Amino acid sequence: MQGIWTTERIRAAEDRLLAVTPDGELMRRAAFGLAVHAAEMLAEHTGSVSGRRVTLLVGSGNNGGDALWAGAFLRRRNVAVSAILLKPERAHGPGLAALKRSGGKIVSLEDGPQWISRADLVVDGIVGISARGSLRPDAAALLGHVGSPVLAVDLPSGVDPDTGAVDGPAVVADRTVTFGALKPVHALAPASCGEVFLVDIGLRLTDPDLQRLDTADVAAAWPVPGPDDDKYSQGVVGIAAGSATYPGAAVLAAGAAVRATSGLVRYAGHAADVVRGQWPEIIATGSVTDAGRVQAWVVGPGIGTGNEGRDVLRFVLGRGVPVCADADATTIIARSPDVLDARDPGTPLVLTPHAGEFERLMGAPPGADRVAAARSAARKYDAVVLLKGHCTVIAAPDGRALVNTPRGSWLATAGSGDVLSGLVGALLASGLDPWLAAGAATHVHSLAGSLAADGAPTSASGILAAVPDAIRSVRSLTS
Ligand SMILES: NC(=O)C1=CN([C@@H]2O[C@H](COP(=O)(O)OP(=O)(O)OC[C@H]3O[C@@H](n4cnc5c(N)ncnc54)[C@H](O)[C@@H]3O)[C@@H](O)[C@H]2O)[C@H](O)CC1
Ligand SMILES: [K+]
Repeated sequence: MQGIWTTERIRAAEDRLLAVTPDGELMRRAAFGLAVHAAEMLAEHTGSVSGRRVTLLVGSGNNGGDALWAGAFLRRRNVAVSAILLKPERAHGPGLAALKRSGGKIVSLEDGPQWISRADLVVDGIVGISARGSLRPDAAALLGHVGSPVLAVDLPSGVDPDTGAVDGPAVVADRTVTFGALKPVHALAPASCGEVFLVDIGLRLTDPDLQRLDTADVAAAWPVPGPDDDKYSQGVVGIAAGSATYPGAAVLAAGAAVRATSGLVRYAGHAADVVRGQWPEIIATGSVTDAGRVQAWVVGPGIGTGNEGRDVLRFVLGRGVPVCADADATTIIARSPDVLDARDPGTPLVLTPHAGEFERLMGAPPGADRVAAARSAARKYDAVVLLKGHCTVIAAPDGRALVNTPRGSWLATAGSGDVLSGLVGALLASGLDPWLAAGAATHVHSLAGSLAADGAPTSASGILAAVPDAIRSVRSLTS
């Protein structure tokens, strides 16, 4: 699990560490790590380091200080370093003095554009964890002249450090070098950060505000049959989905459950014949009332939001096993929350809303802080809430929150959510903690999407077909 901390927690930890560290030492540690990455990027993009040109965009705080010190270190590699000071009177004093001593060049804001356009690398030291809002006009104006790779100091300037929200001009980096600990922006705004690297400067933090699963976490979570297992022992999942007119959602959700584990999958609904035809290994019946015992239910995709759908949902909620309520089930719960009264107390519930379904559940869209939004819904419904989006956030009623950093946007295709719900259900049936089940399913779903796409648009069927390869990839000890 990777820990992620808010800027408030990180600043407090930095202050504690600063109190016991020689003045400027932390910044020099950070800046040296930054300089190493800058040299690596120069070598990667131009084939050399010495004699290359780096232009620093320097803000008025310590973020700019990091950039200035890194420029001074790069001068040791004979890199031509120029610094554009956005607020010359407020630039970091010791960093500026270090750059000047090393032979770095200070250029005016007016001359900035030409130094940016001719650079082999631009270093974004405009603003870091003290950022408020999008870039100010003077900084934003410079970005139009960038023609080289961009290295962001700590985080890409103009992106909200705690939510990853971008609501105006902001830096788009090829690489971000952060210090001490990951901030939410690094998991929530992958398109702005590029590849993220962490430089340890000695910060020690516990109780992360946010977490991200490692591949190893997902591999450990994924059920694999052992010598004493049979089709029941790994958990039987029931899929209550689809209708005679819309069997597709049922085929996708049930197929995902079949592909996710070796446990038995039961299907219940009006698409039984189609599902049976597609997945002969499934035990399919026409109604949930005669579906037999399961260890978890998936309910919702394609069941409709009318009385019958509500009755199916109420029945499933009353079975006393974990439930993943997806798609139409989410809408039914939003419209008739009393349906949750059927829920056996303590029965784990996973809700999987996209932004529109979230708005139905909560009466307002998720907004910029999607982690806070998911947490509020989790508390309100006493459920794990898997808030789908470019970066899916999974919040538990006890406040735990996971972020899944996506691999591109290939999952934005019809039926993709049906596949995800089947994966969640299969992991719930295996007895996994519902929050972890939702996180691991999202991780594999995202990986399957990128494997299926492989650079070209894919479909829910393609994602479904790629699930086994995604699981193999997660579980392979060599990758
Ligand atoms: N504490 C340390 O020794 C270490 C700090 N590190 C680096 O420090 C920054 C945080 O520095 P701080 O001085 O708190 O503020 P910033 O540099 O992030 O911001 C400075 C300044 O920027 C202006 N500003 C705010 N929002 C915007 C905006 N949207 N556009 C333009 N300018 C903006 C505002 O005036 C701020 O005061 C941290 O990120 C690290 O890079 C290192 O981690 C090493 C240890
Ligand atoms: K920055």
